[in-house]
Amino acid sequence: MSLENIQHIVLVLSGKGGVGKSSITTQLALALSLQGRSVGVLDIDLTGPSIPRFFGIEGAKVKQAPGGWVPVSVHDAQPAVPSSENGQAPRSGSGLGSLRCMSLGFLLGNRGDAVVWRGPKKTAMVRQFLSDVQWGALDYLLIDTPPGTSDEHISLVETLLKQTSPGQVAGAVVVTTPQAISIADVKKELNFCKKTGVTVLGVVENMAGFVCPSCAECTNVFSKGGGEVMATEFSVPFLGSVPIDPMFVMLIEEGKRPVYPKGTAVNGKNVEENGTATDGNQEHNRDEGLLVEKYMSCSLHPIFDGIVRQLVTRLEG
Ligand SMILES: Nc1ncnc2c1ncn2[C@@H]1O[C@H](COP(=O)(O)OP(=O)(O)OP(=O)(O)O)[C@@H](O)[C@H]1O
Ligand code: SF4
Repeated sequence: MSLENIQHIVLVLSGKGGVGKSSITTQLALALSLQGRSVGVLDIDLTGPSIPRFFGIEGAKVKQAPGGWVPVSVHDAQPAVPSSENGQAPRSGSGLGSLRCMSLGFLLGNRGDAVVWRGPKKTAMVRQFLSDVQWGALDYLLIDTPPGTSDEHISLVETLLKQTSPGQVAGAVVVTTPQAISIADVKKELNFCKKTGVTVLGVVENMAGFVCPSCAECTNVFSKGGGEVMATEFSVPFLGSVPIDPMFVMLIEEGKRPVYPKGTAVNGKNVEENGTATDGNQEHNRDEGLLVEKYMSCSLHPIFDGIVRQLVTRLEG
């Protein structure tokens, strides 16, 4: 069975579309990979599969093997790199874990192909995605779900629980934004988890403030802290607050290294004339290198790293 060698399956949920669920999924996957874990991302947001674009692998072809679909590799596992060898900050002691992805997006002709399937066809496709992807051994599988709490979601959770051993589905990370409407929708999502018996691993509040591209000052545009208040109300962990960062949009939408203003220090590297971060003797080209290295140069990286550390501590003890 395709899920049997996966240690921890984590659902990423949101009550409402557009709150950044897919972006958070990709960043959590990169952060887990940087902490040496082998990671799979399953994108079953059939109405708008955006994960391949966020990983910069849109257009990749999925291969069929005798046992099912072979997921697309974002990057392979790599051993730890001491900082003296490449001039960069050392990766975690355990190196870089492999990162694979499967998405309906790979099976669609082009980005604009809307998926207008109705209930039974969608449910059948989700079942196939859960049973027919040859993930191999993984530490984590993150599942990016469609927004909401419809019958489709109940059917998804039921199918998942049927196909896995007890405890394999670790729980759900619930993404919200500070606006009242999104928080109200997330309350529904928390009740949905209670009803379906899925543990809530925690709440992430996205787009809580705005990081100025000129001075990196973060201004709380909306009332910050709603996600934390809600998490306390429901007695679930609050995992962290992620501001809106225009650099992040560039990174995630174009897969490009963010350009920082001259004089800023980004992860200990100085930003020079052309806006790219350098380590003093080696310039990192904007489009070169692993996605994970681009990710590390984004100001939001420490936040996702912190969220993942909390999850890992909880799930791995
Ligand atoms: N913290 C952030 N800072 C800046 N931009 C962000 C942030 N989070 C998300 N975005 C941007 O917001 C847009 C919507 O994000 P995303 O697609 O992740 O939302 P979603 O909840 O998965 O939406 P849907 O449910 O429709 O799939 C994307 O363009 C993404 O780049
Ligand atoms: S945050 Fe700083 S740089 Fe940005 S607009 Fe305000 S004062 Fe100017």
